[in-house]
Parts: sequence; structure tokens; C-alpha cells
Amino acid sequence: MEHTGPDIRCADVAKTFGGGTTSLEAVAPLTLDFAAGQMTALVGPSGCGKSTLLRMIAGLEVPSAGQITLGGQSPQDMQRQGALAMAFQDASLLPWRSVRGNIALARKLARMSPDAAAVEDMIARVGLSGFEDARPAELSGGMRQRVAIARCLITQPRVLLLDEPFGAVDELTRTRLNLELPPLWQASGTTALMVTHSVREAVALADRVLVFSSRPARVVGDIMIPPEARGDKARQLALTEQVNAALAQGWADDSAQAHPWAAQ
Ligand SMILES: Nc1ncnc2c1ncn2[C@@H]1O[C@H](COP(=O)(O)OP(=O)(O)OP(=O)(O)O)[C@@H](O)[C@H]1O
Repeated sequence: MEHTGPDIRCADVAKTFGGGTTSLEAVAPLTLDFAAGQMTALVGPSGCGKSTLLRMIAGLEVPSAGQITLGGQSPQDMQRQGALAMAFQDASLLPWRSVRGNIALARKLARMSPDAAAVEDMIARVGLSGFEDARPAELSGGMRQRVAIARCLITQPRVLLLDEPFGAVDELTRTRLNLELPPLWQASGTTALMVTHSVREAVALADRVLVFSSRPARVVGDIMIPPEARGDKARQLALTEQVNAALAQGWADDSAQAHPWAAQ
């Protein structure tokens, strides 16, 4: 199956909400490149603009300035081709549709032909066999996130955008979802971006961790996670400390800027 993801380029991308005295600069001009087929985790203080950046890459928000391209195409073009999928903290499933119905609908929305066998196979791959006919209200939070990921993957997206997909489930469930679900897209060469508040999760799952300062976000750390670090606890711990140090440095810079007297 050939669906290696594209590179993603953000050139001087900015977003300001509102106007006049009430305007809010959510993202100041940022230039970022994400390599094709890589998974990048975006971490940074709450409110620094991570979700806004992700939503602009998804084509759900229009940048106030700059340009975003995915393999040379606009986010809207990627969306029209059904090549882009996004999952949020809240699984946002249709409550009246079954697990099967929610997943099948994603194919329809991406203008793909129905494929009952692919839907059954995807249900099994995310570990929901036996729950095909269940409605979202009959599922646990973790199971609903499994459906949300299945709904993304059923369209074989070339770009996968994840906004805290496991943020609303308990720690044990999160650990399990982190072990079971990412291999489903990691093997396929999909270009993935994931916003997460968990530094441990970022280091465990991503090929690269991008660390932002508080709003307006600057990149304060850009840390590659070599494949050999995956199974190496000591290496992961060292990388986690590196990400935490970048976050702390970002905070220190921000507060020195906000309160210059404090540094004197
Ligand atoms: N639609 C909107 N209208 C006005 N302001 C918005 C809108 N969406 C986001 N913002 C503001 O933009 C800023 C960045 O928000 P964003 O959700 O991108 O941050 P974040 O880094 O994802 O935060 P968190 O980690 O808490 O989810 C915040 O100050 C937020 O209040």
C-alpha cells in the first residue's frame, strides 16, 4: 500500500484572532518544516498556539499571514483528496451511529467507495472486535478514542494530525493506547503531527520533538529521537530531560522578558 506522507512546510505562518483592541496573536510568524513520513510531537505551555497551528495545517483555520503546503499542495487540496485526517482529545463520534457506522462514514466523507471488509479489519486492528454494533455511549473513553483513530486510519491518510488524542483518558489506558495504536500508522509512512502535554509520550512515540515557548510561540527546542532510543530506557530518560530543560529555558526566557526587574 503506497501512501507515504508528504513533507509539511509552514513559511512565516501567523494567526491573529479578532481585531483592534481585542486582537490576540495566537501564532507569531513561524517557519517550520516537517519531514515526509516522520512523526513530530509538539509540546509547549498551555495556550501557546499548538492547536491553532495544527488546525491551520488541517485547513480548519486560515492563517492571517504566510503559507502552508503539504507536499506542495494546500491543506484544502489535501482535504478534498481525503488525504488528511485529524483526531482530537474528544473523540467526537456520532452518538446515533455504531462503531462500524462511525468508521464507515469516514470513508464516505472522504469520497471513498464503501469497503465493509476494510472496516471490519480496522475494527479488529484497533482492538474493538465484538463491539462493532455498540454506540459511543456504550463504550469507555479509551474505546471511543480507538474508534476515533480507526476513523482516521480507514481513509489511509497521508497526513495524520493528532491533538491530544489520549489526553482525556486515565494514565493506564493512555499507556496501553500508546503501545497499541501508533504502530498502526508508524509502519505506513504517514506524516504525523501530535500535540501532547506529556513529555514522556512525546519522547516515546515521536521521531522528533518540537518544544515551544509560551504565546506567541517560538521554537525553544528541536530534539530528534533516534530509532535506537525507542527500546532504551536510559536514553529515553535523557531525552525527556532534554525536552524538559528546553521547556524550562523557554519559561525562564519568557518570565525574564515579562518581568525584566526580576533578573536584576
Ligand atoms: N477561535 C478562537 N478565537 C479567539 N481566540 C482563540 C481561538 N482559538 C484559540 N484562541 C486563542 O489562541 C491562543 C492559542 O490557543 P491554542 O488552543 O492554539 O493553544 P494551545 O497551545 O493548543 O493550548 P492548550 O495546550 O491549552 O490546548 C489562546 O490564547 C486561545 O485563547
